[in-house]
Parts: sequence; C-alpha cells; structure tokens
Amino acid sequence: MFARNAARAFTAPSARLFSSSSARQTKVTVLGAGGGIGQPLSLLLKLDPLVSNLSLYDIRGAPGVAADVSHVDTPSEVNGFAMENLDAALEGTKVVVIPAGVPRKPGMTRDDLFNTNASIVRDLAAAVARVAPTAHILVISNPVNSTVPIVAATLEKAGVFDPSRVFGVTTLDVVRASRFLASVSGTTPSECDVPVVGGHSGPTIVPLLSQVAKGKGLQGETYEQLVHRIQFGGDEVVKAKDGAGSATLSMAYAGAKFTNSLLRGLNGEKGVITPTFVKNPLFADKGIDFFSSPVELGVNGVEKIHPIGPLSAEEEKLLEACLPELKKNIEKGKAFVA
Ligand SMILES: NC(=O)c1ccc[n+]([C@@H]2O[C@H](COP(=O)([O-])OP(=O)(O)OC[C@H]3O[C@@H](n4cnc5c(N)ncnc54)[C@H](O)[C@@H]3O)[C@@H](O)[C@H]2O)c1
Ligand SMILES: O=C(O)C[C@H](O)C(=O)O
Repeated sequence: MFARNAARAFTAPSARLFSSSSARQTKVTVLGAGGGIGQPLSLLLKLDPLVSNLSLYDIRGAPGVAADVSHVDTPSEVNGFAMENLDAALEGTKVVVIPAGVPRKPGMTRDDLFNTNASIVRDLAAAVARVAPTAHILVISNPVNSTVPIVAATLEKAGVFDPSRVFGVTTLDVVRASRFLASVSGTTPSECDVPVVGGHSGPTIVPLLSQVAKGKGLQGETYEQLVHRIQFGGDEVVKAKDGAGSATLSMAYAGAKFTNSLLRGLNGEKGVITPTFVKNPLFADKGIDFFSSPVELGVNGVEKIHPIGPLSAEEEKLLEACLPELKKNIEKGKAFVA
C-alpha cells in the first residue's frame, strides 16, 4: 500500500491504530457493513494483521463491499452476506462489531434514535446469541447508553450473557479528547491520552483532563470550552454534514482501534487498557450497572475494571450531571427488552 520511500512517514499513524504482538488470528464479523461507518471500518479491519477472516453483513450492499475490500492485498479472507444470510455471517465468529442502525440528523439527540435502533440491535444480538453465543460483541449503534443494556438483556434472556464479552464502543470520545487537548495544549495527540468515563452522549461523557499532564493545568473558559467540545463533538459533525449523517470516518478509525485492542487482549497481550462501556460495578450502588471506565482487556475480554481515579472539583460536578441521565438511558434499554 505504501511506497517504500514513504514508509517512514506512515509508520507512526499505522502503529497507533494497529499494534500486533501475537500471531493468533481471529474471525471478525461486521453487522451493518454497508453503511457510512461499516464500509471504512471493514476496510480498516482488512488492514489489521490480527484479523484472519472478515465477514461482512448488511440488509443491503454487503456482498459488494466485501468484493471491493477483498481485493486489498493483506492476508485475511473476506466474505459478504446479504440480508437472508445473517446466520452464515455469524458462523464461527469470535468478534462481532455492530454499526447497524440509523444515524442522527441536525436537531436530534442520540436518544431520538432509540425507536428505530433498539429493535435492530436486539434482533442482531438475538442472532449472535443463537449462532455465536461466545462471541465478543462491540456495540457502536446509538444510543450506546441504551443499546448496550439491550444487547446484555437479550443475551441474558437467551441464557448466554457473559459481562466480559459485551462492550459499548466509546473510543471516539477518547480519540476526540486526545485530538482536541493536543490542539489546545500545542502538543501531539500521543501525549494526550485522556481517560473519558461515563457514557456516550453529551453530559454523560466525562473527560478526566486532570489525570493528564497536558490537561491538568487548564482552567476557566479554556477548560470549559474543551470539555464542551469533547462532550458535543458528535454534534459538530452532525451539523457540518447538514443532514447527511453523523461521524463515519473518525468512528471507523475508533472502531478499528478498539477492535485491535480487544484482539490484542484476547491474544494474551498484557496491559491493554482502554475506556469502554461495560457491565460495571463502580456505581452499581446508585442503580447504574453499565459505565465506561478504563478496562483491562485480556484472553476472556474484560479482564479487570479499573476505578476512575482521583477527580478535580470540576470533574466531580461533571460526574454528578452524568449519573442521573445515564441511569435513565440504561433503564430505558432494559425496559425495552423486558
Ligand atoms: N458509538 C459511537 O461513537 C458512534 C459514532 C458514530 C455513529 N454511531 C452510530 O452508528 C450507527 C450507524 O451509523 P452510520 O453513519 O454508519 O449509519 P448508516 O445509515 O450510514 O449505516 C447503517 C447501516 O446499517 C444497516 N442496517 C440497518 N438495519 C440493519 C440490520 N437489521 N442488520 C444489518 N444492517 C442493518 C443499513 O442498511 C446501513 O447500511 C448509528 O446509530 C450512529 O448513531 C455511533
Ligand atoms: O453524534 C452522533 O450521533 C454519532 C456519534 O455518537 C458521535 O459521537 O459522533
């Protein structure tokens, strides 16, 4: 893909997206592969050396996307599956990534997508429960704060829920926090790994800037504007796309990055830690049993859930605003399946 004399220039970004420390390889299935996220995500997964087999499914267009992506000269096999072949797409898969569902238009909240996306995600989760009950499920479809509890409850109903195998992908918030803090502090994103905890919508997104050297001194308007931009980065893209959807390319990058982290953990690499929205005991005493906090990924998926660490006074307030809304979103998801 890259010319020999250009290789140096490309080394840094590709190393940041894909890190491969082990030889074991895995079958990955994308549900919603024909969409705005699904297509670039499928391409990026085709480039991941830890993916041996890529299975692409959508209710429209997946065979075409698969034919196209399959010509890329990396070792993995690619197969496309049309609407009626969902079971075949899931056969023998270890990791299922779900970006199926409708995106926002200007003026909508993520919760406004619930009525359409809840049943899409529930039905896909039921198929995974039936065909690939031990697969790891990575949920991208919004509203993530509700769709993850929907997936968990659906698996629970089918008697196959394992909390170490269900993840809400909140990596785009981490990617944005890193990129935006780098701009504000005049550094590079690699120096700005900001833990982002909570959920994935506006005030439920809680960036912990005080835990990063480049972020801890920020105050006043600079701090407030940065927090707002991280919490509402999605709206920025929805507005700029002006009715044509929400973040797709940066989300595909974030989805491929999280998938690679999980695959490295599954392959036995130690110390792979990243925030993700999982069944989480940290705020269970407040009735909130799903929460994104830094999670160590290992051979079984979730290996260890880390605490969120010390918070500044501002972050305490952000967390206070996050919890009630997150609780509502989680309960709405659970009620839908019940
Ligand atoms: N987690 C995040 O950070 C994040 C970021 C961006 C977007 N999203 C969400 O991801 C979802 C997809 O966004 P998009 O821009 O790719 O939308 P899109 O409309 O471009 O693509 C969605 C795809 O899902 C497919 N689909 C619909 N029902 C399906 C089903 N039952 N089975 C399989 N495929 C089905 C559609 O055919 C379409 O190809 C949206 O809900 C969006 O809000 C999440
Ligand atoms: O904003 C959206 O609706 C899509 C996504 O959740 C995002 O954060 O970009």
